[in-house]
Amino acid sequence: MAEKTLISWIGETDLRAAISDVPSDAPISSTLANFTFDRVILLCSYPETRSAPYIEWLMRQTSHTIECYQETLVTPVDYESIFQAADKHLSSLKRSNVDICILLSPGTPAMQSIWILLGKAKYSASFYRSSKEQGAEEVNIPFEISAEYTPPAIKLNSKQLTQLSNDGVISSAAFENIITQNPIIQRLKQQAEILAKREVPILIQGETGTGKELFARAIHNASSRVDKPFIAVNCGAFPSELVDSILFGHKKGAFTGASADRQGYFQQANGGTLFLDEFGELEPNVQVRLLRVLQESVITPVGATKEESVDVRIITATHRNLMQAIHDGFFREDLFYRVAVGVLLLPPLREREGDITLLAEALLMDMSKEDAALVGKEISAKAKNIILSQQWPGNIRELRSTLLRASLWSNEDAISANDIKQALFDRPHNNTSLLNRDISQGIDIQNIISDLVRHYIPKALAHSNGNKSKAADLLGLKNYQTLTNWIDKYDVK
Ligand SMILES: Nc1ncnc2c1ncn2[C@@H]1O[C@H](COP(=O)(O)OP(=O)(O)OP(=O)(O)O)[C@@H](O)[C@H]1O
Repeated sequence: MAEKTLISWIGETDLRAAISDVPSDAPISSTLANFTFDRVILLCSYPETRSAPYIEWLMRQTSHTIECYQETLVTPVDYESIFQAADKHLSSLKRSNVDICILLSPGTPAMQSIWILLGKAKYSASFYRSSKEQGAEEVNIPFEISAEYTPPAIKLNSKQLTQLSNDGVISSAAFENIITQNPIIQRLKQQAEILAKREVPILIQGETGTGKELFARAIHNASSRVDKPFIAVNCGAFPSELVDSILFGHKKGAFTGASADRQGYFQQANGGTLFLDEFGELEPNVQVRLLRVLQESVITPVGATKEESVDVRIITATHRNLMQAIHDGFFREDLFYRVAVGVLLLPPLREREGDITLLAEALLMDMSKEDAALVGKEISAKAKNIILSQQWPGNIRELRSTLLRASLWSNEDAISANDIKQALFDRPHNNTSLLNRDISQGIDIQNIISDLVRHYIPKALAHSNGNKSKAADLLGLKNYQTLTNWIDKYDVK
């Protein structure tokens, strides 16, 4: 088992505990009394004249060996210098391959924010906190930290956040606009960058609006084909009788209405990249023709007698599970293996721990470039919590349009919880959405219960023509008084 190392700032309460000699009140001493660590590292921004007697006192309270480092900060709330100091120590711990345990409680809120951001985004640390009321405890902090928990965190803009969480592995500017602090997406960006340099076909799978085209463009821009065209095509939108002409072009007179030679997407993308979105929707006969193009790099325009060579890199994308489509007989296995060499599976937004609020801020900032009314607009902490509680089946596109709608009614500096609520479309609930929520993102069980109650009580009342006793009976409630209580409690309309 790796060694457990606790790291913490020394806070005012700790220093005072030493003077008044009440160890249980102070976060560091009470954490050391309740948990065992192999190493304890304390960072101190107070003068040594204060820290030295404290360390002496602390050593008397515990059998742990304490290492203390003086860190000079511009101020105890200056993100930049706190970040530098914290990152320096955490990266050296990471090199020595220990389990990093961060004690959050001591220090300023800015220090806590940096701990959480670095501990979650970069160093996979576990977190501890200690308070007079609760004592010392290990805490599980979901990445989507409720904004109230660390108020200063919301002051960090998305660029700073991304900077914090990026390990600097991505070198190509082409990937800069894929905003994320989620380890899975970061890894996918790294893989995409590797694929960009190779000439292999790529298949990107993900729900709608998860960024498939964004990735495809970034790969093209990071590849040696960057100066040649990137052509994006939606295969789901082809009228089946025109597919050949659309993809491979046609000669004048090839069919009624073909009044001139016309290039298809393959010719237009020659030398560059052809992005075939909704690839899983292609008809089987088109799949056969595509397979041939991919195998032989030649196309035959409709009405032509000669083949033409094309040099096109293919990136395909689909929301479908193609293995299932192959199994069900809708998709050719040979074509699948042709295109699925480099495979990127993009997770939906609801599974991208850490990305939702980051993206919301970035999208708002982006929209403000086109809409002066949005300049400087922020998202309130409560609004962020509502955003976090949603499923976002339409992914980033849906998040963007909801923010835009919310901002229309917002006349404050920050978009409020109410603005967001009004902008959200009521989605019909079904059992799946009620029972299949992603618990790792945190759920609001009260809300789920309220939704159920507000859904069924009006139905029961309608069914019993407003007779509350009958409605209560239908709902399995004791009597009409219980029903009345529920109606009040859950504000049933
Ligand atoms: N990580 C991200 N950072 C910033 N913007 C993103 C990110 N992912 C997606 N977007 C934005 O979300 C929108 C939808 O992305 P994109 O069109 O790439 O999704 P898609 O998966 O190709 O969707 P579809 O399958 O519906 O075509 C775009 O405006 C894109 O710029």
